[in-house]
Amino acid sequence: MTEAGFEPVEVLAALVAAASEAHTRRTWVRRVAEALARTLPLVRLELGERAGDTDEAEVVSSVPNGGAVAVTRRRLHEREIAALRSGRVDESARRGTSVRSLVVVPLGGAGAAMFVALSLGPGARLDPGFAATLGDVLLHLLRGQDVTQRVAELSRRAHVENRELREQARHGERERPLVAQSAAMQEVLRRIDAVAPFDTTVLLAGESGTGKELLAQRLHRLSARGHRPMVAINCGALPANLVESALFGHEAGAFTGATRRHLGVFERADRGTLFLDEVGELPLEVQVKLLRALQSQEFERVGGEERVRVDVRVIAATHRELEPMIAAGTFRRDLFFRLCVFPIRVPPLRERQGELPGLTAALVADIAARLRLPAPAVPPAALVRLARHAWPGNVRELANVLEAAIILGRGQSLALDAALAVDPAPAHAPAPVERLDDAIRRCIIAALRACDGRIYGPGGAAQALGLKPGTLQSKMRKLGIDRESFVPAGEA
Ligand SMILES: Nc1ncnc2c1ncn2[C@@H]1O[C@H](COP(=O)(O)OP(=O)(O)OP(=O)(O)O)[C@@H](O)[C@H]1O
Repeated sequence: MTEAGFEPVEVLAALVAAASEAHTRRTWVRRVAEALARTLPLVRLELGERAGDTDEAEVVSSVPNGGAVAVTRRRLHEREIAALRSGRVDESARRGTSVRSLVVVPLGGAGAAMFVALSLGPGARLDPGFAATLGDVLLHLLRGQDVTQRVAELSRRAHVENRELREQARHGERERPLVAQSAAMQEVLRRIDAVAPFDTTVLLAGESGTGKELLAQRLHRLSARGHRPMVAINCGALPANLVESALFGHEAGAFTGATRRHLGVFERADRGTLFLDEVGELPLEVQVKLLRALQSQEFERVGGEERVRVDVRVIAATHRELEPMIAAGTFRRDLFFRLCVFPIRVPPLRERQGELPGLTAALVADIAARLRLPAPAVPPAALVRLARHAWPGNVRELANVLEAAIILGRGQSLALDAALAVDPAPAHAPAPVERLDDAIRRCIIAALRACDGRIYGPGGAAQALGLKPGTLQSKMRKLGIDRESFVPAGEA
């Protein structure tokens, strides 16, 4: 019996009912706190787990009646350490005073690592015998919660994975052939194949349409995760306020219109691969959250309080150069280093000497099969015509032109002239006008990169640009360019 006159059986029954269906520790603590608060003057409940032999603990705490649930790491009080060492409830301090009392209940015998700390309102006390029974029941419920959590986690993973694999089977019935005949692309394939078996993060950098996504698919397929899903997200395709939810998911009610829980790409790619396309387009505030998720493989859904743990291998891609963005303050340096563990530069089509004939033949066969048309021959004159084109849109542009040429030639011939006549990006289009500040920024960045970030003296960036060092520095300040970004690692 508690001294404040509560019925132990009532307390324990409320506890069992509340805790039995909690799927996570946070929910468990909140429900237990609410159940106890119905029969005890509970001000706060903490569930702590001592970290090894240290005097620190991971603590989940809850203030009942709608208060917040928090997860923190804090130092243990002497009383808590003593209770854990002895395995006995500590409720001696502040007995009979009018201030709050704290009851420490170790979960398990002497040397236990887990404990529950109950802050009770003024004057309230727990009978130590009852508190010990409470500890036994809580330990029992906690073990049950571990099993419930594990089962819920496994069934969630199996469900998500099935869905992703079904989706992939639907979309990827026919795998696109990857042509890599030039020396430059052979080198790319060598790097892809070398890194594939490891969980190392890969950054694919190259102009739009160079085949980064196709290479990511090959990397995933050759990895130990190849039989699991690869989930792709284009970080530039969504408005800033939706990117976070697309990455991490959201809970029902997280914002207007969020009627159901939605899983983000991190969860959908669990135990598979996450392809972050156009990662340079991520808004700064989301970059911080992405960095944290990559570091810990843990995150919270938008509007949720539960930490979700995943196991994903990340491949990122960008058509933008990230280093100048770091210098301009629009891309976080720490995120860059997290992503750029194994960089692979994918060359533009104009640098792939000798690739055009093989690529054209493979694309013509592939596109004709998709259109259910006969594959037309590619005469030498057509190859000469294609070689004259600059292909600013790279392989994607080539594939588009060939698709139009096959359709216009009805599968009988390659109507290249007709297809190229409507090409919206002709080879000799006038260069787009650039803002003066952008041109200056480009020149300064090129000079700093060539001079390893050195401004002064012979061989410094100021001399290379024909400017006084002071003038260069003031321009850099104005444009937000950071010299340090160009200093090789270890020399900064
Ligand atoms: N080496 C290649 N062999 C065959 N097809 C290719 C090759 N590279 C790219 N393609 C084709 O070109 C198109 C564009 O490729 P992909 O989407 O992989 O490029 P990307 O670099 O990811 O483009 P973006 O940066 O715009 O997302 C796709 O249809 C792809 O199948």
